Amino acid sequence: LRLDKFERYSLTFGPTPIEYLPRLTEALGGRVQIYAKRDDCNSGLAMGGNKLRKLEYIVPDAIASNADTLVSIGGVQSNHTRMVAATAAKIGMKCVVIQESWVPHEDAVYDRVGNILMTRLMGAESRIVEDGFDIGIRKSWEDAIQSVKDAGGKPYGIPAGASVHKYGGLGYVGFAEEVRAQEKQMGITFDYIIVCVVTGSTQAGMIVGFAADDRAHRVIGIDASGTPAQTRAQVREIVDGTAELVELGRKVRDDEIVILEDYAYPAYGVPSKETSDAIRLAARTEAMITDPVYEGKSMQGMIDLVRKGFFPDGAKVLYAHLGGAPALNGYSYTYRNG
Ligand SMILES: Cc1ncc(COP(=O)(O)O)c(CNC2(C(=O)O)CC2)c1O
Repeated sequence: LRLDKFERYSLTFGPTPIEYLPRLTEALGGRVQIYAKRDDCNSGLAMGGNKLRKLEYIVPDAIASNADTLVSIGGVQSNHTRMVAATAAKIGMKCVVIQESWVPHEDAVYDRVGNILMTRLMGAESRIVEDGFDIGIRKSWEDAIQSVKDAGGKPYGIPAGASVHKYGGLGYVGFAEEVRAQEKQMGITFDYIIVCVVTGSTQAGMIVGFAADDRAHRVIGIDASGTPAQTRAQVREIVDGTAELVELGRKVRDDEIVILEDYAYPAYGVPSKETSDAIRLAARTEAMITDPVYEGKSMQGMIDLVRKGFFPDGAKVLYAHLGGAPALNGYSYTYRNG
């Protein structure tokens, strides 16, 4: 895959570790071997996460455009806007982020801890607006870009999750290349990759990357948006654009895009009992912390799939941990009893 055509601005420590999870494997019956690739531990920038892999391929374009301000968008406890604020601080640009009201929350401190606290500490201008959840291109974001221009700045717009951006899928094509190299070193092959999907370019990049060795359909997306049709359409669009850029050489078929819709309930950003049970199981067997918005739901999906016999005995399953733990601080009331 021609990833080498694209400039990458280093924001991470390099290849992320893959580790076997023996106690979680055991707790789930021992027939399916569970591993994790720790993209939650990928960087020293503000507790890291999947968006930095994407931003590595977007920053060169931002610098080349002579911008002085990164402008992005997410929910109040967005991991993405925290990572855009971190990137701006690191490359010496200003930052404006729109925090839409994506989640009906019960925690009194929800709008001042975790991600938004760090975003503010890093000097970004964080503007909370009343608009609700939507993964698409938003007027609030377009208005923020215009407001930077009106103030004489030079904005560079990054859409939600850095997904609907021409280079949004490249980072996770790199993830697939990295996994292949690690499989060689480890002498093993993963049969499935589990990934949380919301704005789509994480899974889309993986699908293109793993299409190179016919494993695109083994990338199992667990929807956490609660708007699966919109998420699927966005994944499809990003797969096609990214396949073109890296010269995959063929069209990815619809049946190679696997997104499971059964675990996003009751709504985006709202954990179910099963989500919280999954978070506790991973925490108590492996001290691996997942969050109620994103990774807790992909963990819930993986656990349910193992228990339902979705994976053949002996299968090796790679859980992509994409970050997200900081948002837990906005759910302290939910988890006040552990
Ligand atoms: C920890 C974590 N895990 C998975 C995802 C889903 O990734 P995609 O948006 O690329 O599908 C996010 C995204 N978060 C968004 C955010 O605003 O933080 C883009 C929605 C995430 O933060």
